[in-house]
Amino acid sequence: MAFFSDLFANRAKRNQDKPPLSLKERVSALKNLPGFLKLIWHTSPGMAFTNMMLRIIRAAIPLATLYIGKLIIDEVVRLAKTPENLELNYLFMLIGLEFGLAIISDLLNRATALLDSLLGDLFANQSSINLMEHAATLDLDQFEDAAFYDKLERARRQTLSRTVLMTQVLGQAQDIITMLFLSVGLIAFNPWLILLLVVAVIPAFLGESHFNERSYSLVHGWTPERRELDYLRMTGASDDTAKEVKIFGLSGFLTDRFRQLSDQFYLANKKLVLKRAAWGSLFAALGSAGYYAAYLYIIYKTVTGTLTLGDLTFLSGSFMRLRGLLESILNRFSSIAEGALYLQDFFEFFQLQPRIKPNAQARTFPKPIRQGFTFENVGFKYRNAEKWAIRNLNFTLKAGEKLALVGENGAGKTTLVKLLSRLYDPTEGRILLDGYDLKEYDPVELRKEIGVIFQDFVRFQLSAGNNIAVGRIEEKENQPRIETSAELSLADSVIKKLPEGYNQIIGRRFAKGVDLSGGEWQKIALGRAYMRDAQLLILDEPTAALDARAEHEVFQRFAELTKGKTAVLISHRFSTVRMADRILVIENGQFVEIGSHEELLRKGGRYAELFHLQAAGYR
Ligand SMILES: Nc1ncnc2c1ncn2[C@@H]1O[C@H](COP(=O)(O)OP(=O)(O)OP(=O)(O)O)[C@@H](O)[C@H]1O
Repeated sequence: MAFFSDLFANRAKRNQDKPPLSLKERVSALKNLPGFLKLIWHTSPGMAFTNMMLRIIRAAIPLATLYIGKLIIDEVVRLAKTPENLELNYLFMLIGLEFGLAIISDLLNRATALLDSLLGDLFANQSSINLMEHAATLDLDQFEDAAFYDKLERARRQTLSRTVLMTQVLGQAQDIITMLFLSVGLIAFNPWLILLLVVAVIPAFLGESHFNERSYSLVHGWTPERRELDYLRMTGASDDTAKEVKIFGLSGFLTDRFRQLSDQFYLANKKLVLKRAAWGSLFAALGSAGYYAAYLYIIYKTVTGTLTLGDLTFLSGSFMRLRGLLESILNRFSSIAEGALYLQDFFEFFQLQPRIKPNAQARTFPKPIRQGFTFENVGFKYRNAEKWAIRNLNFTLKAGEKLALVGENGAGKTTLVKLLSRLYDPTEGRILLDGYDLKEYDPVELRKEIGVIFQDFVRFQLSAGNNIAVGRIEEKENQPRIETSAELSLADSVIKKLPEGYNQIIGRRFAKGVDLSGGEWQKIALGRAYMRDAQLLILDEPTAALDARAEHEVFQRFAELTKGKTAVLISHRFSTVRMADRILVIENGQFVEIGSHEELLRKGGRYAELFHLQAAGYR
């Protein structure tokens, strides 16, 4: 509890400390709009162009309608003065014209709303694709950074909500053009009225833009907590967690934390919206005062005979429309500026660059690998970690060799594998492949030549066949290859039992999904290793979940799987480990010893000690 209250105290302090953004900063966020409009344009040039054209036509309609209204009233007044000579054709034509405009205006509104929604959907889909594509280029350690995750989260939210911004920007352009049309009429009568209008609306605009900024700061400052809220919501109600949430009775713990966080956010937000509503009402009253001042003036001019009744309706109508337009343009301006601030998050995510990039000028990857991989004084520290995960590591993984890695939990075995596959680069030292730094090769090429089955392999909620095919996704249609891989990894016996065989969706997420046991999943994942046509095969705890018979069978086939290949095997089971040509023992990220099973046993060092410890357990 003390932890939570400290957390809240710090957060409250941080939010208060965050200075409001200046008008300049807000305006400068607008620089993101051209890039945004370009993205929309590229989504569908045809739809974007049609949308803009229709909006321009729509923008001219209010002025035309008001002017026809004026002509109608003047005509009515004229006809009322001479009832004995009623000539109604002109009046009917005017009314027909106004009716036509009303119909066209409605049609145009519907057409633009339709185009907005279609274009918005396409844009949201395209942004999601861009987001996934860009995320795929980034380094693994970027994903392990909390600040990165916040950025990703904000960008992800933007992909959907930015369609609102698109409608706002287009609506803004339309209203500005409408306003220009109307202003021409009003300026012709009295330019000061326009000034009065602007002065009346400015306080509302400043107030709105201030509160928009505060609400952006609030949401931005609360990103980690909102992420936690999402996490809690998911953990409290998802198929993956339901089992342990029930067994350990965690529901109360999770909902308490959720309640605490969501209440805090609710209160902070409530304070802001209340303030906003109070100031907003005051500013709106000022706007009305401006309008009535102008209205009085126009009425005075009409009563004194300077203006006709038609002029009165035209001008007061224009003034009223202009006031509404100006207010909504200015308000919308500040929410567009706010949207542009969010856009900043979106673009910032796309500006993130990986350190490990594809390299077109890279050294040709050796086929076959001749010497192997040499670790030269390799050290690695995880981002934000104090401790070295690996340090001073020197050894060679020879071409064609089967090397086992042995070490206690947290010794650095998986880290070593991630360095080999360049998911990370060493913090110090280097890894050579056939005498050249791994960085000189193209990482994409390198990964094509490496097949890794991680201990925490992904249980894709796809069909059983696709779950094996992910080992070499280009071959997903190659059914014979998938089936051979399944036979070799023992997955075929699992798949045969599934109602829809290779087409059966596995996992619980989708309606038709059938879940598998831990060992059955592992057989499927192992099938990926057989799918892959790689020179270096890395299996991280490949048989941990298998029963004794399955493990025995898998290892009978291991020689076949790794024939002509270099292989790294991580295992805590010595029955597995002893099959390797050599065994590398690491402890706290440091080299301890290397040698064959027999050599290390004879040596009587750390390996021998661990081996006898496990053997004793079986006696
Ligand atoms: N993403 C990460 N960020 C920070 N530290 C990490 C990360 N992954 C691992 N570590 C730390 O690095 C050290 C080595 O971890 P590693 O996963 O390589 O161990 P391991 O030998 O594979 O362990 P195990 O046998 O339990 O799988 C551990 O101290 C671990 O806490």
